[in-house]
Amino acid sequence: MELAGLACATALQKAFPVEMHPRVLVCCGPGNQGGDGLVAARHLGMFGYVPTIYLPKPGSKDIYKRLQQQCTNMDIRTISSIDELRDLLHGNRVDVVLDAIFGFSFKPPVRAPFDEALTLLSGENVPPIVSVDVPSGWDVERGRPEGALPVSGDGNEGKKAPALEPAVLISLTAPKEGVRQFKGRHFLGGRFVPKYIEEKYKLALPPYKGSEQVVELPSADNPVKL
Ligand SMILES: NC(=O)C1=CN([C@@H]2O[C@H](COP(=O)(O)OP(=O)(O)OC[C@H]3O[C@@H](n4cnc5c(N)ncnc54)[C@H](OP(=O)(O)O)[C@@H]3O)[C@@H](O)[C@H]2O)[C@H](O)CC1
Repeated sequence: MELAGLACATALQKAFPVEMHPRVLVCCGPGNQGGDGLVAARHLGMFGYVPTIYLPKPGSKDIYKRLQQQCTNMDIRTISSIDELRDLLHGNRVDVVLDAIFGFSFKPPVRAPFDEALTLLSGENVPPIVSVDVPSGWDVERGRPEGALPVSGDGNEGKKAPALEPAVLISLTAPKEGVRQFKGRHFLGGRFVPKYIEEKYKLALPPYKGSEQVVELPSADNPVKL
């Protein structure tokens, strides 16, 4: 989680330098990806960004609480309500969003409070989004859903929530099948895969330069040479 979170922060920094995008909203889900987001928020604070964490449903694991405490110790502001999220986004008080809500364990229908969060983050005038591993609402194998996602819970029959459309994606360990359709700037991070695992699963990962924590993958937006 520490290296994954550092990779997320590094990819965001490369795509949205702090000089132009100092105020970063880090949206954290209740799973490991949310933990990556908490780690990333801490590193982004160290990089000079002003992070705010949106954490509507803290993870239950002990590691999650320790990561939250580390952010509190750094005086990183945490919000938890949809009204606070709406005020931030509609008040133009955010320059870039890190989407660490759902990764490869997302399974629809969307449960509250994430339905409203996905809707707000898909609205007009939302700053650019950097998604971690799998854009929130996409399926790890099948990718972008056809149309908006169903919302679960009493009284939500017929209600929908959109999957996110990020400008940038940071894949961890290896790009997942479901992100083949992603066309924006695409980074790979999570430099923690031992060679034998790479060979065993024929991952064919690109080399990282020097002590870099991420490598940018060729994309339509940025046909980088590996
Ligand atoms: N090797 C790697 O690729 C690594 C990836 N990492 C990151 O971890 C995530 C996977 O973490 P995981 O905890 O398995 O799952 P997620 O973080 O994607 O989400 C799980 C939580 O989300 C909740 N959930 C799932 N579906 C819904 C829904 N439809 N509505 C609301 N909430 C949903 C679910 O909550 P429960 O209440 O069901 O518990 C889960 O808690 C991976 O993608 C990477 O980002 C590792 O950190 C590093 C290695």
